[in-house]
Amino acid sequence: MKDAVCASGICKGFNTIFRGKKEVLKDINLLIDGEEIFGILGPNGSGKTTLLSIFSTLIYPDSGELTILGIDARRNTHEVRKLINISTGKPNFPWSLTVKENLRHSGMLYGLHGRELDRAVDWSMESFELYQYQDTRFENLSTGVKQRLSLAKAMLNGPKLLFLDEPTTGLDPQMAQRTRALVKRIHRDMGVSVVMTTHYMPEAEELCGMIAFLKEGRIIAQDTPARLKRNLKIGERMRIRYSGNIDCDALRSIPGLISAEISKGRADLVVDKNEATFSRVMRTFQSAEILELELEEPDLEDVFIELAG
Ligand SMILES: Nc1ncnc2c1ncn2[C@@H]1O[C@H](COP(=O)(O)OP(=O)(O)OP(=O)(O)O)[C@@H](O)[C@H]1O
Repeated sequence: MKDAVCASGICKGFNTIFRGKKEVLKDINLLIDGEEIFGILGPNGSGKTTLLSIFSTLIYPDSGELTILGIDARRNTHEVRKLINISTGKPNFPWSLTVKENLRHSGMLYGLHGRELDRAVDWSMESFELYQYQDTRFENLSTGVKQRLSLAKAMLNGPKLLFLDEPTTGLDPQMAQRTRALVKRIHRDMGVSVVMTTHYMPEAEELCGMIAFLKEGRIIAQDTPARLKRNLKIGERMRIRYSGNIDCDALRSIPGLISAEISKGRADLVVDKNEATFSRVMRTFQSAEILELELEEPDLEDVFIELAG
């Protein structure tokens, strides 16, 4: 199977009125095989949307090579566009057209006609629970339904690769969860490769098999969520409430202790997830009485703060 995205040395800058050229993407190298959902994470303004716009051929990079599904995206843009689509979390459709009219309109732009167009529109309304809204104008839809319409539109041309830009932006938790379930279905049941941006860690952790962190236009880390947690030494949190005295120096010098905040009766520790470290920590509390012990797994939010800081 051909890789979904192969990018090397991608750079992009925008001309600004007062500050000259602003470099937004700097030497981006990425290989995305498309087997698992791939997440591009980063703080606001880090370049996620610009990168996705380049991958989906909406804008050209200033330099670098880009192959999408084995096709040179800079030379054969038209061929690439037949195989991909993009959906954004802030969808914009002709506001006075109904859901059905919008889907038919988009379908026609993708070159569908007659029965083929009818079938594609019916299938997308069925798959994305849009039938009950088919005669509702875009301007009267809720944010969640607009998002579903955007996903439905993006599936009309039967893409092999789908780019999603912040697909759950502005949705309440329940609606966001429904949208994530749809994204999983698109990937798993409809066999579409998915590359998505998000700045919401739990979303990346739930959906993505691989994550690239973008900061100020550069990829600063790329790995599976599990390995990112392990390799970045983001440790387990131990919160201990105790009475009595402990040897604080001995506690602070334990190898594997990443950080320690110790005050009277309370120790907040971050430790390597490692048996030896745990038992050494517990031994320093032998002379005291442990009143409460709380353990908390690190999550990607910690990784993100560490990298984005
Ligand atoms: N057409 C443009 N002209 C000038 N600057 C631009 C243009 N598009 C994007 N930028 C700038 O490039 C930088 C990256 O923007 P981009 O939208 O790609 O970031 P992002 O990570 O998607 O941010 P967000 O999460 O806020 O959407 C920002 O500083 C933005 O102001």
